[in-house]
Amino acid sequence: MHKIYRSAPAYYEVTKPRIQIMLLFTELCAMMVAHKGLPDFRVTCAALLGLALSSGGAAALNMWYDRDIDAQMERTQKRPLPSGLITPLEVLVFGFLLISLSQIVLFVWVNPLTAVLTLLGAFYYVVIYTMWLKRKTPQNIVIGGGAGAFPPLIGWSAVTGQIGLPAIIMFAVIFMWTPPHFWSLALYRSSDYARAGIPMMPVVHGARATKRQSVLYAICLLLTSSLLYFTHTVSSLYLIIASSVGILFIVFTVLTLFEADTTYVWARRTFAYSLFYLPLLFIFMIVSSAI
Ligand code: HEM
Ligand SMILES: CC(C)=CCC/C(C)=C/CC/C(C)=C/COP(=O)(O)OP(=O)(O)O
Repeated sequence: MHKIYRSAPAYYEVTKPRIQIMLLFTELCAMMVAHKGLPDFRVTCAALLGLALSSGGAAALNMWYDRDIDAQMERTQKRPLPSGLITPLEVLVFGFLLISLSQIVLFVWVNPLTAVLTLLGAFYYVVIYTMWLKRKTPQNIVIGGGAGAFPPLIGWSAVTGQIGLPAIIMFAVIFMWTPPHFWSLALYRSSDYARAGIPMMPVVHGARATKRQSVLYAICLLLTSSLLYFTHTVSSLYLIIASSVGILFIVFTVLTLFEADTTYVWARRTFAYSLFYLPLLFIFMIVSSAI
């Protein structure tokens, strides 16, 4: 018992808590847009808890599988497994336990579709992204990034019992957002990935190709985010905000394209902006769906 208490921060860390906040936030926004306000308190809490348990469990399984490469990268070598704070077996059991608990919560207090979608999201992240694509292809995060786009589908189904078109558009928004989000960071972390032998885009195709593709995804993101307006779920306020922040995202990726490959000032700014862009866009989905 004493050991578990001492290891609690390590268990918390393997759930990738900071990324979870964004996943839960996009789920909550989808629930509020679907309901046009605050949905039933019990369903909201259960859906948030279910996703937190499942994505936390999936992140733990990702940490379990990636413990060899995490030990080789500067950014990840202080994580609980490379540091030896907890054992691989403990993390493996913890991951499966969280995902199982999530299934119970969602089946009992939400609905079967939400439980199945959440399990699919975890499977996508752990098996398709982590175990299959991450070490094989520079398209790893394009295809695998779809895992992180599940929360709006999960939130929408928790409230309505089905997958609506607006939720599919929200899924597509996160899908298009992921490449410029990650590649801007990968540009200035590429030596880390090269050392660990991970075929991230800048390592395999170089900085220029990565930057060019980021611009293309940022343009697709602007177009995808605008689509929500045409589902009559949100007002024109959303269209104005989505276009403004979307154009700004394109500007950031273009400035990154034109900066020298020795300095990554704009790449760092683009990464920071990506973390500001997504919550802002989702907040305006709620605001403009309620007015
Ligand atoms: C395959 C897709 C993705 C990859 C490879 C990826 C990778 C990363 C990396 C390497 C960081 C930096 C962490 C650090 O500096 O230690 C990061 C930060 C972050 N990512 Fe992503 N990400 C992906 C998708 C997502 C998605 C879908 C979300 C949520 C919607 C998300 C939310 C965040 C947040 C909130 C942070 C900042 C918190 C932090 O630095 O720990 N990411 N991401
Ligand atoms: C149930 C459900 C929707 C689960 C989603 C799980 C999840 C945590 C998705 C986010 C995607 C993500 C943060 C990838 C990080 O990639 P990485 O593992 O390559 O990053 P790292 O190098 O920091 O470990």
